[in-house]
Amino acid sequence: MLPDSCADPVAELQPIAELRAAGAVRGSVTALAGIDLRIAPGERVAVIGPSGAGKSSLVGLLNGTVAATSGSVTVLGCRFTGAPGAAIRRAQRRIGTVHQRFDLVEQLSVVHNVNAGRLGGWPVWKALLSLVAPRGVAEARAALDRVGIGAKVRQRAGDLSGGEQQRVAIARVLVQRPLLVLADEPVASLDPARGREVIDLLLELSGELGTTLLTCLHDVGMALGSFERVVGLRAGTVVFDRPPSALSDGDIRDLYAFAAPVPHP
Ligand SMILES: Nc1ncnc2c1ncn2[C@@H]1O[C@H](COP(=O)(O)OP(=O)(O)OP(=O)(O)O)[C@@H](O)[C@H]1O
Repeated sequence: MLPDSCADPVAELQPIAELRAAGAVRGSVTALAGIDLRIAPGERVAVIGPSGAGKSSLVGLLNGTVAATSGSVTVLGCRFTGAPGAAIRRAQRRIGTVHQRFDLVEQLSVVHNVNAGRLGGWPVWKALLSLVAPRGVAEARAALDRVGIGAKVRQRAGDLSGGEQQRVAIARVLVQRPLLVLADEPVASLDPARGREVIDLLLELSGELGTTLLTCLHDVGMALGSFERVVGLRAGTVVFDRPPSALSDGDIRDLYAFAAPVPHP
């Protein structure tokens, strides 16, 4: 059971994340409702579902950028619901998020972009100094080596290919030394071969570092073929949460059958 406190996060927390009857109303839409989800350390979970099902909102609940409007969200031992901002930020330092559009500052060098992953843990003077003379170059280079683009450390991020930019984004997460990695459609902007490589890399890193991984995917084949647990979201609710071997073609068909967004009462 998670402690209801926001002490420094530790890897062996059981579970890493727990949502209880969690909901999120965004604008006039109920993006998520009554979500119950427990994620254990080291698990690799794929989240699938049609557009608008609430996948990104779920990632937002888990990294603390979307506030639950009902129920509770506890991640890395911090109950986000009602926790002070400083406590949430402490947990967020160990939660790495990879986005579809990479979110790099294209005008800055690769090393600056990777270092952005550590800004939350650095004092302001170090972060500012790093804009002039990059700090932590060795660690950034090691992370870039690990994702296969160590030679690009001084290059302008905007000059890299899409696949390379996503690797920079993953390196940025690595220097955070994350306990939980969230990837929101990380391959949606890439061709199928580059997308496959990025998913393989995320899975490899999670195995190597023992990091928990939750990835939202539009590619159902990739989710069923590579992850040991698949959560199906539809109209803001969990429709199934099972290993791929326990999912039928009918389950997948039903998940993607037309669903209108749920208006907020
Ligand atoms: N910032 C926001 N303001 C208002 N409504 C929002 C906001 N973000 C998401 N929504 C709505 O919440 C619902 C769930 O959106 P969400 O982006 O979580 O779904 P998704 O499954 O990630 O979709 P996609 O696969 O298209 O990215 C949608 O109806 C969306 O329009």
